[in-house]
Amino acid sequence: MARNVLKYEKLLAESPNQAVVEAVIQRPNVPHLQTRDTYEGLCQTLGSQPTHYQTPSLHCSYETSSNPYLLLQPVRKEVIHLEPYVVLYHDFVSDLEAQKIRGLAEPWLQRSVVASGEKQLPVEYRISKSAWLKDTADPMLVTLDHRIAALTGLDVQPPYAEYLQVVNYGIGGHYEPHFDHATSPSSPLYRMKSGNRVATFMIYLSSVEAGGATAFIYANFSVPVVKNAALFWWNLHRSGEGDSDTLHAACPVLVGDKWVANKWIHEYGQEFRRPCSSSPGD
Ligand SMILES: O=C(O)CCC(=O)C(=O)O
Ligand SMILES: [Fe+2]
Repeated sequence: MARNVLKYEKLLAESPNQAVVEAVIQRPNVPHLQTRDTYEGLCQTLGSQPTHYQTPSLHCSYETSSNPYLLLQPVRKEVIHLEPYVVLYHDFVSDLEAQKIRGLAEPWLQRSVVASGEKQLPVEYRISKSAWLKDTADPMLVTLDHRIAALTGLDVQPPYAEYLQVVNYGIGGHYEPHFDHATSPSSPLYRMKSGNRVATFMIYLSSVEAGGATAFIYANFSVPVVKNAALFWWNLHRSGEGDSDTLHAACPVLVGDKWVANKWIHEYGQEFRRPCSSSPGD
């Protein structure tokens, strides 16, 4: 970082006019992204929840879910948004746990891919490295699963949830607006034969100095990176239909590096935990 600052200060001093010309921001030429303006707007703030103070249903509480583990050690829950329902669980992991998960993943990190038809491909709109961690990699991951299950009330044993995906974004790393659930029946997500991704449980394993917020485009809010906290949301309505309001993005990291871990929970196994409903609004 310090070396970069020196380099650019020197460049500016040598030819100030040229540096200004080069600094004109070029927007990526992506006509398919009608959501670009909202995405960029949400990413230019340190997390933005404009009308929150007016909404009493958005509150903080100690979550126990009547679960013995949580009764002994409740987790601080912040309801961020109602439709779609998005909550932030503060201090879901400890510094040591976050560090350990990053360390377990590090040797296995590879360029992230996305599902494209039946294939998995690296794409410009997702720039990061990621690795999948099986529970057998460390007993701590089993404890983590128990904690996720206790908080969400969902079954997170394979094949009802995927392995933990650890993601590392460097400077400029991002994931442009997307859905976590499959929007086509040919998606490789269905290979597990446990339905679509009903919910996302995403843990922030680091802080970041600037950028990197998680932006919900249609819902028009963004969540700043809160180290050790976990963000949870439902991707599907109770009818099983994808909730289009969950379109979200990982804003570009401006300074620092960002680590998250995704636990994607699938529909099957949750039939009695999140019963279905035919009402489209649920
Ligand atoms: O890193 C984030 O803030 C969001 C990541 C995400 O949406 C994903 O990995 O699917
Ligand atoms: Fe996502």
